[in-house]
Amino acid sequence: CSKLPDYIHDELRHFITKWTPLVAAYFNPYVQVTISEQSDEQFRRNELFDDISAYLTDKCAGGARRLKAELGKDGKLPEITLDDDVHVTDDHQGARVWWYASNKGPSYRSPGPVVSLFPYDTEPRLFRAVFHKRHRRVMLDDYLPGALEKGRGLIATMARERRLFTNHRPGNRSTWCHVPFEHPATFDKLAMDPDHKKEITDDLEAFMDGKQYYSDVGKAWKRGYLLHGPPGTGKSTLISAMANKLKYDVYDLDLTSVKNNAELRKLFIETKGKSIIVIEDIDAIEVDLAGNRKVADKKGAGGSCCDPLDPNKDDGSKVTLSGLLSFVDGLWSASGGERVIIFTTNRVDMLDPALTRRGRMDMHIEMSYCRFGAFKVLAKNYLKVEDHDLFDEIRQLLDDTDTSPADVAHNLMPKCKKRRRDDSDRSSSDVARMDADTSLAGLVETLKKARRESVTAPAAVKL
Ligand SMILES: Nc1ncnc2c1ncn2[C@@H]1O[C@H](COP(=O)(O)OP(=O)(O)OP(=O)(O)O)[C@@H](O)[C@H]1O
Repeated sequence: CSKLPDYIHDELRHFITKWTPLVAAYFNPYVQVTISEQSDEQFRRNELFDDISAYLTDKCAGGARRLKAELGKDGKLPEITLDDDVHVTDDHQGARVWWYASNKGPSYRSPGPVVSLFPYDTEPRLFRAVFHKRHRRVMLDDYLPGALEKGRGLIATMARERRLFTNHRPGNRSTWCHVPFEHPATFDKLAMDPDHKKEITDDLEAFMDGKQYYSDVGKAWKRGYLLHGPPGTGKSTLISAMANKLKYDVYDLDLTSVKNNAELRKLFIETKGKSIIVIEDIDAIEVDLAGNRKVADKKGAGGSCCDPLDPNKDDGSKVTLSGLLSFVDGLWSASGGERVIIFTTNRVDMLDPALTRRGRMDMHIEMSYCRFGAFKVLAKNYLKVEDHDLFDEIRQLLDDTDTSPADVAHNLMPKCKKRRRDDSDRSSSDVARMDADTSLAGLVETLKKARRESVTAPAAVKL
């Protein structure tokens, strides 16, 4: 062999390099199907990954040697799923399939005939099915679609724990992390004008049932709400009530830790459907049409040195108004569907008109100071009282002062009172009535004080 001329060596090496994998593939009797967590479309999470995960956990967890336990939805019973890097087997019509769950992307591609639904080299987690090639048809046409469908059904029927996401930057990469969403706010408990409340709930219901309508009129299935009003008027509480009504996840987007438009787009695309995306205190960030942004005076004049919105940085390192708008109603906004986008602000007049114009934010909701209708809801929530001798006086005082529902609620909270000795002889309803009397009398005093002070300082007075 060493006597062969160099050019024959080269030819031989070329031949071996080219044909060995193909020959190996030809003789490899197994087929692999890879389902990665990351879809082939950039950024988008692959929903098949969740489907197959649910299916395998349900079907095969009993036979797996390594399982993972996480706290369940009720906070008590653990939720058991397959651990990463684990093998399980499944049988279908006499054919066997070996499933492999991995938390790392494949370091090399098998030379075998790989059918990869989502062929990524660097996906973080994947499931891989391996089966004999003589079962190829039954596996691809029958087993896999059936397994995915069962998994999807399982996810749908599981009482899905809803989540509250927020974005953060571990290292140089912006990503979402989450905790269970457990805010108990509901529309029943929300103190606001009943007609106004009904308008909002009707709008949400129309949105929920509007899939066909949105498709018929050629609009993306999403809705934008701008919540504005003074501090403590219930903007955050309303968002929680909306999330509970819609049964959606909430993504609380902190714009100040988003580096640029590309990162904003990535975060947006990583959100799932049936979600509310919230940007709170949008007025705290000044946005102008030229794309220059800085943190407004409210958060420190001119922004800090590590502010990712620093206007001195070049365009590639900023979130611009146009970036924000494409997130709200541009081409990108349509991806995923069934999304609600909410901006909140205490100073609607400070916002760029491009951001607030009708059509962009479908509904502007003003959260206002506490008037008598809203007060009655709070009195019922906090004191279980629907009528009282002091109500007329309170109605008048609420009309005369600009008091936020948060301040009224604070006055209605049970104070840490030392029970009198003779309380033990009274029924619980008598004690509750006395507590209500005390709280309402305290509220009257506080409102009177606020009215006196408002004469000298006409602006809203904090109690
Ligand atoms: N309309 C309301 N109905 C019921 N509770 C309310 C209402 N407004 C305020 N509260 C009570 O006051 C607290 C503060 O309200 P919330 O955080 O929702 O106000 P906000 O308008 O979002 O305030 P900020 O603008 O300062 O963020 C809530 O925890 C809630 O208990």
